[in-house]
Amino acid sequence: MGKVIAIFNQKGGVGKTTTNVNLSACIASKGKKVCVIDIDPQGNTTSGFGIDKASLEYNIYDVMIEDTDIKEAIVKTEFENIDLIGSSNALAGAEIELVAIKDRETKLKKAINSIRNQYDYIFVDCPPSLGLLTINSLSAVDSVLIPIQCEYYALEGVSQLMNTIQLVKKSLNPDLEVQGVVLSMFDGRTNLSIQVVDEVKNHFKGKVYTTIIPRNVRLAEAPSHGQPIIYYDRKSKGAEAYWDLAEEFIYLEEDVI
Ligand SMILES: Nc1ncnc2c1ncn2[C@@H]1O[C@H](COP(=O)(O)OP(=O)(O)OP(=O)(O)O)[C@@H](O)[C@H]1O
Ligand SMILES: [Mg+2]
Repeated sequence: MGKVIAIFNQKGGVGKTTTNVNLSACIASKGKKVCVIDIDPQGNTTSGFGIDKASLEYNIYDVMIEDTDIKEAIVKTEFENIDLIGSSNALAGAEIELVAIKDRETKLKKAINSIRNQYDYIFVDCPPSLGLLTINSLSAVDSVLIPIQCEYYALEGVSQLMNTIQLVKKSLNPDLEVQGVVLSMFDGRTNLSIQVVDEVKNHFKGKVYTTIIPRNVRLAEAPSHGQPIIYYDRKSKGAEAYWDLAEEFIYLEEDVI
């Protein structure tokens, strides 16, 4: 049975999609079978893997709103061990359409459960909001991986984020856990970045990964080439960091006695 993990922070632009694309690619390259699901209407995870969302026959919107079998929406990426279920522009309207649907909070959960046994890990990239798409994601997953950007307002919104996780735990998904916190876009030249690392570590205690993702221009370039960083520039600092993060992730997941 695969583990299902949401990459979530309702704050925009903190590195959710970059972490989703690159961590999943590194984990897959280490031999794990991975599926990535893009429930963000922006579709950045979909394009980050070089897939044009307009070219997809079926996508996650069809699965959640039209009851298309999720297996029909799985596409192979050109990268080792990674399948993808893509986003659609139509997802922007799904927040409203879901309101009228029975079991509106658990549409994604039912679908994902039917493919769990095909993968070691399934990662869900969330939109920067607390709407029904995000609630569906938090209901469907085993754990939440939270990227936090090393900037001044890093912890702003974190209490709201944790409240949302608690609410979902109480009502829809009692076993939901925090997988870990990833510090992203670290700039070692600034005291601010260093300060934020301390603050976040204090706040989340043992949940913060030792590996910190640096600000690295190659990470920002890779999506426009439709490639995860380990394929775009294997030797970049960004690739090294996500490779280390994948190692740490798998170690904590699998090797702890
Ligand atoms: N470590 C990094 N170094 C340099 N640029 C980065 C890094 N991480 C992310 N970026 C860039 O910052 C921007 C925001 O990152 P990303 O899209 O991953 O955030 P997000 O949380 O998914 O955003 P949204 O909330 O809009 O979905 C993107 O342009 C991305 O390329
Ligand atoms: Mg994103």
